[in-house]
Amino acid sequence: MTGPEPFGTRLRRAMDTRGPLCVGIDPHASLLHAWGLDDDVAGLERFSRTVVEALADRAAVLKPQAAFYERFGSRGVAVLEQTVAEARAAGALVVMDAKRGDIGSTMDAYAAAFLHPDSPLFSDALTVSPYLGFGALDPAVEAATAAGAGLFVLALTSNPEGSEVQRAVRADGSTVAATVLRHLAERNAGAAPLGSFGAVVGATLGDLSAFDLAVNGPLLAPGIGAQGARPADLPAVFGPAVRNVVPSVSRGVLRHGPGVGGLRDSAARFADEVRAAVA
Ligand SMILES: O=c1ccn([C@@H]2O[C@H](COP(=O)(O)O)[C@@H](O)[C@H]2O)c(=O)[nH]1
Repeated sequence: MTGPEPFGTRLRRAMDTRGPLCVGIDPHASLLHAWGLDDDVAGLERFSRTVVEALADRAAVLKPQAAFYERFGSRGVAVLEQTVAEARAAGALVVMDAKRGDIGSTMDAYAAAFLHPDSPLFSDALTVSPYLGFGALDPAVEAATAAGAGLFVLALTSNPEGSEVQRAVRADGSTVAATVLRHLAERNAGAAPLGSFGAVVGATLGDLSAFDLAVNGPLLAPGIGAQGARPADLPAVFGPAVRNVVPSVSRGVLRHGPGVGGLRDSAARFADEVRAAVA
């Protein structure tokens, strides 16, 4: 049976050739100002185009944060569409960080928005929230599979507040996060070289040996840079699963703009630190 090449396969190849670093595109108002740009749609567009020009031909993954575009309404979303298309055309995989999650029938519409190849917001992968039940994500799983796209499901987020939900213990004694990870392992069973259904697991969380991170899928690890985690922390946090980690940094790189060279140098430094830590 032929079909689009699965996201997990494309991601593994990108990680092997470009290194695993993901750079987030987070156009905070404070960053626009620091770059000498106005906090408006023109500033948003210039910021996004600069990041894409600097990094889309070398980073494995770019991760636009949808919230920073949506705050400008339809014109911001148009910039997001353009950013996704230009980043993909330049060779980066795009993970849309929109953290969608709803009842199945509405999830179907979110999947149409982000995971249908004809959509202007079509992305290589989408971040999703499993807190309406993992099964409610099935429409997104199906759409992603059909399109050769992927999902990153929130499991253990990088923020300290996440633990009250994610480490809560269920009636069967397992934690909520462990349940999410188990569902992912089931979805990725038999996939090679890597499944397309990943987890979001913060790099800030310290030792995670209590969790089975062997989901045969990628682990998107935000929290490096501005939130305090360092690439050198990755082996201690992820253990043997570190091979499947996609470390993610946004402000830590973006604060080195507006020059293309500054962004490239910063991303290269993080990439070198990741390589040294994971080797
Ligand atoms: O657990 C999570 C999930 C997502 N994020 C997102 O990643 C970036 C982090 O930005 P930094 O500037 O590197 O702190 C941001 O878009 C978050 O929404 C996360 O931080 N933690």
